[in-house]
Amino acid sequence: MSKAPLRIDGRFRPENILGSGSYAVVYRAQNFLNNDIIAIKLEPVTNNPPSLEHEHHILKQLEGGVGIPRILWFGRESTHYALALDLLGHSLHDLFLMCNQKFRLQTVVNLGDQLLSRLEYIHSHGYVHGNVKLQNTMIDILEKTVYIIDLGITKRYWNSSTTSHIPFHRGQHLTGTPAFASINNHLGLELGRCDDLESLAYMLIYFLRGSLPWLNSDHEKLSDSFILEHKVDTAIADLCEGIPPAFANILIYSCSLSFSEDPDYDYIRQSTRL
Ligand SMILES: Nc1ncnc2c1ncn2[C@@H]1O[C@H](COP(=O)(O)OP(=O)(O)OP(=O)(O)O)[C@@H](O)[C@H]1O
Repeated sequence: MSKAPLRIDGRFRPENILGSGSYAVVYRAQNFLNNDIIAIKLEPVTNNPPSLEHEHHILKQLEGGVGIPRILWFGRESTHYALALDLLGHSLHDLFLMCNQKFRLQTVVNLGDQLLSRLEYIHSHGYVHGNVKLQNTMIDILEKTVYIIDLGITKRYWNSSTTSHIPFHRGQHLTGTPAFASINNHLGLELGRCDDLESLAYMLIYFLRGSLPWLNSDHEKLSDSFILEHKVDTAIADLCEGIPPAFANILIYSCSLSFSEDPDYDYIRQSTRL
């Protein structure tokens, strides 16, 4: 990616890189007018298709929701689009590694409860996140709140002009990371709310098991087709062996939902309250 601007909107100075993804780089930055430390996401204006403007648009719709990153500024600065956000803590990916890939059952139940509420909120606005994974969930330790980030590929499932479900169609490429992707996502099918819930189920099972049968220690490098094959071949009973049956139930329930069916979030919530 081309060099970050030295100053953005005359007040934000990017410092070190916090993380990067397929289309943007996120910097820690200082607002030297008031010394606040914030996060700033930069995308070159040459990216095709551009994603940051879309992400800004979605965040505006979801503004004010618990665990939704707060927008401080959005605009263009020379060769980049920039989205300034509140600085968040660690991702669940980093936190899980720091805890030697072991979370207590009560921690997993709490994370599941919070993430389910985030997804319910996003879905209630007519959107599917489409890229639910550990790296896209961040913790604010002081608030004890889980945030869901990276809404760059978030899409409408609900057509607000016709108030109908957007028709189901084939032929898309996998969006997001294969490790936690739903089987529909691997197959290139249109994503619905059930797919976000299936990804959440894989995440919670991963937290309890410390691994997934289709991953190795270098799992980011495994191919989509390798992961799909192993995901399809793994029986849910084997995947969930040794963990409370509630988590197998969440996965079974998510996979049983049709594209246009309204998920029963309370049913999922109740089943994890052990
Ligand atoms: N508000 C924030 N505060 C602190 N760190 C952040 C913040 N937003 C993002 N990050 C860090 O930057 C990383 C990349 O961010 P993000 O996922 O938004 O980028 P991306 O290019 O959209 O990634 P992807 O390839 O997954 O689509 C995150 O995993 C996280 O570590």
